[in-house]
Amino acid sequence: MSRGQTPDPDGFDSVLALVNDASARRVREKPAAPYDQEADGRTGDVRRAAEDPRATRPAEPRPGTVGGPPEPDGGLPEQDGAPAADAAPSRTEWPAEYGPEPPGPAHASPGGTRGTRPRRSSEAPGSAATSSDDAAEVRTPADAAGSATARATPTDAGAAAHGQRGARPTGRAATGWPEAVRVAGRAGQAVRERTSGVRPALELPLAEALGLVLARPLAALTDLPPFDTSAMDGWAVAGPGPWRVREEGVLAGQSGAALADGEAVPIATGARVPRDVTAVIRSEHGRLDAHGGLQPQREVVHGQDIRPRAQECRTGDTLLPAGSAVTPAVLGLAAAAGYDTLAVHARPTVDLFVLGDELLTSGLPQDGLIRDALGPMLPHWLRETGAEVRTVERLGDRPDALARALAASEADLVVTTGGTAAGPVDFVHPTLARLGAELLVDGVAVRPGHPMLLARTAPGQHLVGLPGNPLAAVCGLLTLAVPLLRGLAGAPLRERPAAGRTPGGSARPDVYETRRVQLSTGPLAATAPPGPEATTLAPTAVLDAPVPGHPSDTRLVPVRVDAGRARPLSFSGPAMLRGVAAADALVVVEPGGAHAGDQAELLALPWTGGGGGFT
Ligand SMILES: Nc1nc2c(c(=O)[nH]1)N[C@H]1C(S)=C(S)[C@@H](COP(=O)(O)OP(=O)(O)OC[C@H]3O[C@@H](n4cnc5c(N)ncnc54)[C@H](O)[C@@H]3O)O[C@H]1N2
Ligand code: MOO
Repeated sequence: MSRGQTPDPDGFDSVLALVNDASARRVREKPAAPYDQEADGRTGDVRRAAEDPRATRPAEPRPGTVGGPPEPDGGLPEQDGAPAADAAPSRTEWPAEYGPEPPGPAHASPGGTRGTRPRRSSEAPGSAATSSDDAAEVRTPADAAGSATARATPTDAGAAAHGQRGARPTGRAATGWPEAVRVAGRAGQAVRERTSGVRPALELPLAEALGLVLARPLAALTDLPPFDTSAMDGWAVAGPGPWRVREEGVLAGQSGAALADGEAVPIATGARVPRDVTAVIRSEHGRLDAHGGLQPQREVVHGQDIRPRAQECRTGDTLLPAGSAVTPAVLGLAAAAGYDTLAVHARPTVDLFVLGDELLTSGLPQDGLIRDALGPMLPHWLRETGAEVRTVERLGDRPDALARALAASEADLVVTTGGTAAGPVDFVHPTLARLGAELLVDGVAVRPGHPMLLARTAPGQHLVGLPGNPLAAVCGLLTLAVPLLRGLAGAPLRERPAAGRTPGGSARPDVYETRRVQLSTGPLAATAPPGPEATTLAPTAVLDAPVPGHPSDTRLVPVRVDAGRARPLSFSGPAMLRGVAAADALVVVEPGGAHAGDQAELLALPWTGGGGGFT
């Protein structure tokens, strides 16, 4: 059998057909309900009873939980002081393991607002989401698309330190979420390209290359299999039977002499098939007669149970493109293909500075102090993403300490937590200004996490400022730090679906249709089949429930993913980690919201094995 005779050796085409078929039968459910107020910790909407006669008052919900009132610092433009408990949706069955139920189809408003366009300040006061904050925060896609850089001036930063609500230190519009992801990824790529001369690829023994990124394509150093191989234990036969059986068998690692027609030789799985063998007969499919002759028990097909040389690859074939993550499977493949060492990019280095005087490192929260949730979380998350975390320091609220730490850092990436907003001790902007850093992204149109920032602090060095609210920090990590690290590490940047918003801004399911192929290899499969270029497709899943959108900003919502379906989780407010701790991914909800049944992009978490990191 020659290479390529098997039409669909791994069943990929047939699985794809099944997936397409299932997808075609997908039942479209009700659209998302309006995004009226952000109830911190809810994934769904809060509507006023007057707008939705089905709304009922829940039994004493806690603030920040499903059905509870929004926290006062939800940070969203729609807050208008309306008591959110009035707007709580009615209840349906919900698995207890998910915590309180996020609104599903039953809670959708009659009309739905999929495609809600950003509201403008000129719209009637008193409409569902108009407030002075709203007007201040509404941004058009054109505004938000800007990736212009700005030098952080002391004056700009001073404005931030004086804390006008919603004011951006530079007076610039927030960068749109997709653009922010791109800017961060390209910033990392640019550093790697510029420094490739001074930081050449490492040539490491296989075991030391695990978790790094291939600097060169993995080209086969041998045919695989390197010779015709028996796929089964049994007899190698030549010509038609019955056959005279030679006494001396062939084991794996041995070579037997050529067979003449009518001869057979016992053979083991993996043994090199002697010359002129026409088939292998499995031991259970043949019988030795009284004279030592071999009788077939069923029809023998030419070439059966022989793995022909180069069935998997020929010498020189590209097995994986540069930029692929070195996983345990890649180590196995590289070894099989003849490699002792691999050319890989070094891990990007990270220094992490945790800001905030209110943070305790042990014990129970007390006297207004809280536990630091980011120090214990981020170093491991960054490592799982592929970075080498060199320093983790808690700097309190001491601007000088931050300035000194930044000046001393030699890491590729500095990550700070907290201090990005406009409070009295939010000094990240002023410190960057003091150091003459260049702001590449200064606020992102995403919820949670909008004060996040990306700056170039020195040639070849960047800083990602994560907001202090823990889920906002996670969103900043996934929006800015992970793409930057991917770029630095030489991993391919994620590709999003090319185009496609409804006029109101909501994701169109048809835009994602080309991504259905990904479901064929699992709900979180992220890496495209190997080709000449490494590409990483954004994984997607079908939403189980509508997710109300922010009028102008992207939302990132923790979800559980099962069999390609994403179920939004409760407790997904900016200050909460309860949702994300139970999640497989964050779902990207375009401005305007998403329907149940929509195919939506996922940001996988590194430990789900779905492409959150470089893998
Ligand atoms: N006037 C305005 N205030 C705020 C705005 C705004 O636009 N105007 N945005 C809000 C949003 S949205 C966010 S998010 C936060 C971001 O604040 P900072 O990055 O300055 O962070 P902090 O003020 O330092 O902390 C916010 C919050 O998070 C807690 N925190 C901080 N670090 C940790 C940690 N390591 N572990 C656990 N919790 C942490 C901190 O105690 C605060 O409760 O700003 C809003 N305000
Ligand atoms: O509330 Mo803030 O959106 O960034 O977490």
